[in-house]
This record gives sequence, structure tokens and C-alpha cells, in this order.
Amino acid sequence: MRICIVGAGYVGLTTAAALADFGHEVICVDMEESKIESLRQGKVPIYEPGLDALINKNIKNNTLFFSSQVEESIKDYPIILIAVGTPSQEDGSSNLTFINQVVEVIASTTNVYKIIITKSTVPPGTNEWIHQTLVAKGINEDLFDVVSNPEFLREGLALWDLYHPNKIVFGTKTNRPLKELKKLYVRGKAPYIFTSLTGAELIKYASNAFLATKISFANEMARICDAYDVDYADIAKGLGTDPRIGRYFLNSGLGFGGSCLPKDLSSLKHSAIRKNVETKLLDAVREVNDTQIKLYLNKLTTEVPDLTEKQITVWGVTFKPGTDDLRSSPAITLINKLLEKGCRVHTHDPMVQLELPGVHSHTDKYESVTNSDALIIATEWPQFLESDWSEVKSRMKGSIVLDARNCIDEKLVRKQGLVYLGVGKQ
Ligand SMILES: NC(=O)c1ccc[n+]([C@@H]2O[C@H](COP(=O)([O-])OP(=O)(O)OC[C@H]3O[C@@H](n4cnc5c(N)ncnc54)[C@H](O)[C@@H]3O)[C@@H](O)[C@H]2O)c1
Ligand SMILES: O=c1ccn([C@@H]2O[C@H](COP(=O)(O)OP(=O)(O)O[C@H]3O[C@H](CO)[C@@H](O)[C@H](O)[C@H]3O)[C@@H](O)[C@H]2O)c(=O)[nH]1
Repeated sequence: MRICIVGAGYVGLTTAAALADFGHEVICVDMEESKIESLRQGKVPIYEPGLDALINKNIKNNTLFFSSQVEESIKDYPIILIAVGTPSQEDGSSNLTFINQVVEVIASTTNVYKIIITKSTVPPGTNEWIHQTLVAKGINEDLFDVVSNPEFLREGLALWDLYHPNKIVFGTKTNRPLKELKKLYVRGKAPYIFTSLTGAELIKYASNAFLATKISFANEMARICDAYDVDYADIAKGLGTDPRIGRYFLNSGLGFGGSCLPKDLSSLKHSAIRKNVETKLLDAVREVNDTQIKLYLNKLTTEVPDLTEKQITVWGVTFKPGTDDLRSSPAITLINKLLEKGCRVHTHDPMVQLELPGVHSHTDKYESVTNSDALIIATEWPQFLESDWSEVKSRMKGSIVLDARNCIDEKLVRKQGLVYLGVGKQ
């Protein structure tokens, strides 16, 4: 099949590489010319394991192309897959400017039948709106089908997820595009979930809201464990053995960040309010998450009451391990709070040299702790788990290790005479 993917961001690029590898002819277009230019030369602007090699393989095989001629490509291709960003607005609702731009182009260029697939995460009612807008702009309903096909990939594991989906969701208005849609992906044993346009949109929001709920539940349980001197890891293990609960997404720590969970939670709340539906649970999930950083900072100030002029090292700045993505990273929020309190902040991250005023970034993790009063682990990169704690101790001025992802073996840290702090970790 010939597919035009609009948006060469995280989802656009990973999906383009996978679909080209599945045997389709794929063109990935973006309005950012410099991005397209470097992609044409095989330079991939994001870090995702395996993506660089896959993109270059497909470019060589002539199955994957890049272009900044957005309009021409949309006109030329029979299947349009929209993967543009849908960022949060100040009130928490989704900014649909980029979706609107693409719909405008589709409306002005469609004169033969097209399947228009929305992969971007969009609020309930958006795909219905796309359909109605095209009709209102004079495009005959015989000339298009709108499909809501949300994406569930995780950053850092994006290609694995695209090759091994656990479900494929298609929201449609009619059965007409189904035959073509079934040729799109490698499905394995994943079930198809066929639903309405709005049903598919809500499956995506419900998934991310549920994952966020699990994390906030874990964080609240860790607070209770802390108060009762119980190790939360035991609780997570106990909970996780029940298949009705499952062990995934029960790790406590600084809370959830990234480009999706916080944004989608806010957008879902906004969509509910627009229909006068109360969101007490979603509000509580957000509240717990918003107070996690304060909780860890309070833990730190029990040992270091005045943080002014203290040198604090933060290990891990990305929103989770395995990515270079800093979008809504809890580590960055933490760093900004430390700067506000007058700390001198040093950082180390295996992927990112942080460029932030007032922050000293180091490529070497041991060098980053030299003369520091405290070390905070903000992202659970595997490299941190295997640290030489005697080396850390010998370089630090102070002795506090605040494990804000509950990922370090506290016995190894304490053995070196360091003070180990965690929430729900004794
Ligand atoms: N990042 C993820 O892990 C992930 C996973 C599942 C779903 N999603 C959803 O997928 C969507 C895209 O996310 P992302 O992280 O890939 O976004 P992104 O911001 O990384 O990339 C979006 C790209 O779209 C381009 N673009 C915007 N408007 C355009 C236009 N009119 N024409 C051509 N190009 C245009 C931008 O230049 C940018 O390169 C969002 O709705 C997001 O919620 C993201
Ligand atoms: O037990 C856990 C698991 C995760 N997190 C945090 O939650 C955030 C999100 O993690 P994750 O869900 O792995 O990252 P994303 O790559 O943003 O993926 C989510 O968001 C995507 C975009 O919508 C969806 O496609 C994915 O299915 C969904 O997992 C990160 O800050 C993690 O540190 C925890 O605090 N505890």
C-alpha cells in the first residue's frame, strides 16, 4: 500500500520505519524542512533503539521517503496517516492546530478516494469533526473514510511495540475501509478492536488514564508504607502476583511524566467537563502526581534543612530510562525546584547533556558527585544500579543519597557509610 505519514515526530518516524519494513511504500512528510533534510541524509533526530538502522535500511530499499512537500504528498497518496502533535493548552485541553492544518490540506486536495487515519491522540469527537468538516468543505462522502487508529507505543520500546502490538484499534464510521486497514500492520496474535470513531479515541485516553492511576495508587501506597516503616517493594510484589492487578506500572517514585500521560490525563478531564461529567478520580490521580516532588524534597530537608548554596547532584534527567526525551520530565521539575531553593545543581544522564542556566552537566557520573552534599537518583537508568558506591562516597562532600525512583540496593549504599533515603523504602 502507498501511505503518506504526516508528522516526522516520535510516532511518525517510528510508524513510518515499521510500515516501510512491513512492505508498504511510505512517505513521511513534515513542515520542518531542516528535519526532513537531515532525515533524507539518514540522520534521525530522535533516539530510539533500532530506529536509525531501520530508517536507513528502508531508505536504501526505496520503501521509505521523506519530503517537506506536505500538500503535494497528501494529494498524491491514497492513505494518509496523521501523526502530528496535539500538545496541551494552558487550560489542559488539547491544542488541535496541527490537526486542523492537515485537515485543511486534505480538504483542498482530495479528488479521488482516500483513507484518512488519525494516529495522533485526539479528544473524543475530533475524528467525527474531521469527517463533518470535510463534508462541509464540499468533499463527497464517497471520496473518503476517516479512521481513528490510536497508537499505544512506549518510547524506548517503540519498535518492539509496533512489531508486537497487544491490540490494534480501528474506529470507523462504516465497514468500507476495513479490508485495506487489515493489510496495514503486522498483527501477530493481537486482536482487532473495531469500534466507533469516538470509541477508539476514548480507548486511548482510558488506557493512559488507567496507567496514570496505577502509578498514583503506587505512590500513595508508598506514602502509607513510609509512615508504617514498611518496604513498599514488598507491597508491589504482593499486589503484582495477583493476575487481576498485575505488576506493571506499580513503581513508586517521582511520579509520571513524558509527553503523553500528563497531557492526556488533562485532556480527558477537559473533555469530561465539557459534557458536565465530574472527574474526581482523575483529579486525585493528578494531585498525587503533582505532590510527589515536594514529598521527596521534604525527605531531603529532613537531613539537609537549609538547601541554600548546597551542591546537589541529580542522576537522570530524562522522563524515564531508555530515551533522550525531556518532555514533562519530573527530573527537570525537580532540578528547577532545587535551583529556586538556591542549590548549585550538577547533573549526569547517560543520554543527555542538560543545558539549563545554573546547571553543571557532566558526562561522567562519578565526576558529577565530586564535592556534592547530596545525590538524587531521579531516573532509574540501569547504569546507576551498578554504581561503585565507595567511589561515590569518596568523591562526595556530604553523604546523602536520595533514591527518588526506589531503584537502588540500599544495603550497598549504606555499607559505604552513605545515608540512604527513599519513600516507602526502609
Ligand atoms: N510520543 C509518543 O510516545 C506517543 C505515543 C502514542 C501516541 N502519541 C501521540 O501521537 C501524536 C504525535 O506525537 P509525537 O510525540 O510524535 O509528536 P512530535 O511533536 O514529536 O511530532 C509531531 C511532528 O508533526 C509535525 N507537524 C505538525 N504540524 C504539521 C503539519 N501541519 N504538517 C506537517 N507536519 C506537521 C511537527 O513538525 C513535528 O515534527 C500526539 O498526538 C501524541 O499524543 C505519542
Ligand atoms: O511503574 C511505573 C511506570 C512508569 N512510571 C512513569 O510514568 C511515565 C510514563 O512512562 P511510560 O508509560 O513507560 O512512557 P511513555 O513512553 O510516555 O508511554 C505512555 O504514553 C504513550 C503515549 O500516549 C502510550 O502510547 C504508552 O502506551 C504509554 O505507556 C514515566 O515518567 C515513568 O517514569 C512510573 O512512575 N511508575
